Amino acid sequence: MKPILNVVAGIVFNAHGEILLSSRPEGKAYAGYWEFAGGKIEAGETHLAALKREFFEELGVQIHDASAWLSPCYEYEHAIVNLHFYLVQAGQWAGEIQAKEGQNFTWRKPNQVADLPILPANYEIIQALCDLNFN
Ligand SMILES: Nc1nc2c([nH]c(=O)n2[C@H]2C[C@H](O)[C@@H](COP(=O)(O)OP(=O)(O)OP(=O)(O)O)O2)c(=O)[nH]1
Repeated sequence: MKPILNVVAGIVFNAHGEILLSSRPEGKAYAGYWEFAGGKIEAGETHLAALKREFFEELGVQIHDASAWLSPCYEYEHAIVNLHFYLVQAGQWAGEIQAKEGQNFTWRKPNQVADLPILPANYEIIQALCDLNFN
């Protein structure tokens, strides 16, 4: 049976309305694909605590606050993943971004990611972000 993963990911905005994407490090499933920073929620951890921990571990960024957004479930070859996406507005985080795990990162408008390989579960998230910008 496939493992079930509970994952939190943060959609961080800057003051220009761009979102932060990072590439998945070598050695992980879908290495080199672009995702929102985040990771598995540990036992007993709240979503916000997991988000804060993952952002600090991966990017050296401090998340002060975030709002729960979409929570899709996606079945991959390697696992069934319950994803919890949080929106993090420009005033809700601080710090200089450092790629602590050797990953790349980029800031993009949600409608400017067509050239990047992104995780399959994230297509609907990017689409929903594009729709947000037009409503
Ligand atoms: N972080 C993140 N994971 C995502 C996104 N979209 C998506 O489908 N996933 C999936 C890919 C993985 O199967 C799972 C995250 O697990 P992971 O193995 O990267 O988590 P982790 O950073 O805690 O990794 P680990 O080193 O502790 O194993 O969620 C996303 O935008 N961000």
